[in-house]
Amino acid sequence: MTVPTASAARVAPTTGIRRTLRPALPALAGVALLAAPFGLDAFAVATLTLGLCHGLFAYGLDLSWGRAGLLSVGHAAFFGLGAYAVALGQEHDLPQAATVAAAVAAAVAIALPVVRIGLAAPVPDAPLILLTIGVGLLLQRAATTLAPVTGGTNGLSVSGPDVVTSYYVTLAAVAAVVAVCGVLFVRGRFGARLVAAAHNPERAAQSGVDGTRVRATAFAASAAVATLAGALYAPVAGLVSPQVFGLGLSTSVLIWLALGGRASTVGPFAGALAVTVGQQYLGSTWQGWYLLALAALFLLVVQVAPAGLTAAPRRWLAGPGPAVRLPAAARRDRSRTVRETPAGAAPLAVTGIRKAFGPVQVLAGVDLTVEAGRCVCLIGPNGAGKSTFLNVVAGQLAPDAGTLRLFGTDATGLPVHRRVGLGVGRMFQIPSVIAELSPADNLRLARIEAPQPTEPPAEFRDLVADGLRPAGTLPLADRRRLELAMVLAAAPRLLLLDEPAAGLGPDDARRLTRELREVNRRTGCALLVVEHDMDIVRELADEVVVLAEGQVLARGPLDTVAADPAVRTAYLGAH
Ligand SMILES: Nc1ncnc2c1ncn2[C@@H]1O[C@H](COP(=O)(O)OP(=O)(O)OP(=O)(O)O)[C@@H](O)[C@H]1O
Repeated sequence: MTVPTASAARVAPTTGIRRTLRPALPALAGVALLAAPFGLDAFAVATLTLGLCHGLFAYGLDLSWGRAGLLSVGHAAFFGLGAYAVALGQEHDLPQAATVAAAVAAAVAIALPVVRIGLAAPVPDAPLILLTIGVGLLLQRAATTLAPVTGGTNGLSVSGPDVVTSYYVTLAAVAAVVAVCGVLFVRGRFGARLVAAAHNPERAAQSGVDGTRVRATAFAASAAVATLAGALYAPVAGLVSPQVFGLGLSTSVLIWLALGGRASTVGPFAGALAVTVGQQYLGSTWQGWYLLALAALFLLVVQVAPAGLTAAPRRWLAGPGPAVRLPAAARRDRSRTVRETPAGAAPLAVTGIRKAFGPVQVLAGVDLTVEAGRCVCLIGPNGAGKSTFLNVVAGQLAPDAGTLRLFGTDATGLPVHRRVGLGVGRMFQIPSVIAELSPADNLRLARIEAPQPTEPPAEFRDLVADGLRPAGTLPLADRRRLELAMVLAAAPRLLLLDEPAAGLGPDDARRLTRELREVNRRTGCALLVVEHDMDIVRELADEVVVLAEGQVLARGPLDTVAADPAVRTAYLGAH
């Protein structure tokens, strides 16, 4: 039996009208955009031209905010780079294509370190917001200060296009090409990785995805498109001044995107076009009232339709199923291969692992080996450092000292996704699945990234039957089983589990324990399980390791360690 794909699960209930409209609508929108200037007056065409520039800018921002989940509040920095490149190019009689290409390269060169620094933080949102604001303000200051080159606060004038209609058509064609490239960019395996990394970086990494690289690439692409939009905008505006880098424009583009709808092709263009056209036609008559009405509309949309105004029709077109989906075109990564293990190498061998949080020495020199095919339960009093140790083994925490070998390879400094590539699987205390995706899409992601994907065992197949509800709405026990099925799809050789039965009722806990034992027996995968429940430990453990005060206190069969006076003292002392 093969796993039903998410696309198969959602195509079935789709009606004929949706099937017809889905490919027809983008084509119709393209034709309408290209035909628009031929029936409109010059002012309307100029307004649409400006709206398209803004739309392209919002589309660029969407690659970062909508697709990669990275909020930039200073994206006008990149837009401004493009605009100044054209202005300076004209000023110095340089070939325009070359100056725009140089601006795009500069934008990428700025974007990559900025996003890397942001993503290095445990929670990247705030650092990235501050960094992007900083870059915008810095460039604005530079444009103001370097007056001999940039014209200072007066800026530089840019000669506009002679034929309004032909510039509009050129711009629409560029926007269409960028949109098609963007669709190709996000629809394959890269798109699948982006969806996973944006919605659950932890599970994405545990599925073998290098989330930092994928999100950084999307951010850099986003900066490049914003720069291109700025370059196309300069001749329309006729003047480029330091304001183009400012927070006003950076927040405007966020509003256009939020109104239109994120993570889509149509949303950014629709939001930007609607606000720009409204501004041009109503702004002069309504004056301040227009901005007030726009602010009220924005607040209303945030409350009533947080996914944006195009979200409802887009969802209807897509048919039943979760709003977030893995791209149907994403195929398995065949470049991934199973790493050879040196003969006799233990799945896990750590020596002298130390980890402190500030003044608290949590791990104080842990030595531990887990042999192939063994099930080792790690027990110990509360706060003994068990979860910290598991995080160090998985790669989520870097140890302060000590060495860690996985299957004979020194993995002490390897990131999470590289450890997964060596054969490590991980389950969390709170099941970590990609809540927005269907269970079938979750499993598909795991199989796309697996070097040698395996079919889920029969006991997990009920999970993929329902492709229409997001995995986050499953009961806890099913989310736990889905997480296990995802991990097993990659055929791990060492599975790390942190209190796998936490929160489950006795029946579900027994079922899960049975499944784990069965996995260990059938595949030979070694298990390292942090557990408090002694019934589960008795059922699972070939061997028990007791951790106390950051060190291994005892190891052996459960009854032996339970009778150890030092272990009893450690437990009693902890309560
Ligand atoms: N990120 C962190 N920052 C600061 N302190 C931390 C961090 N993570 C864990 N600790 C501290 O490290 C100590 C060990 O925590 P850990 O969760 O590893 O223990 P544990 O043995 O798993 O406990 P439990 O059985 O209660 O889950 C605790 O005092 C905890 O407060």
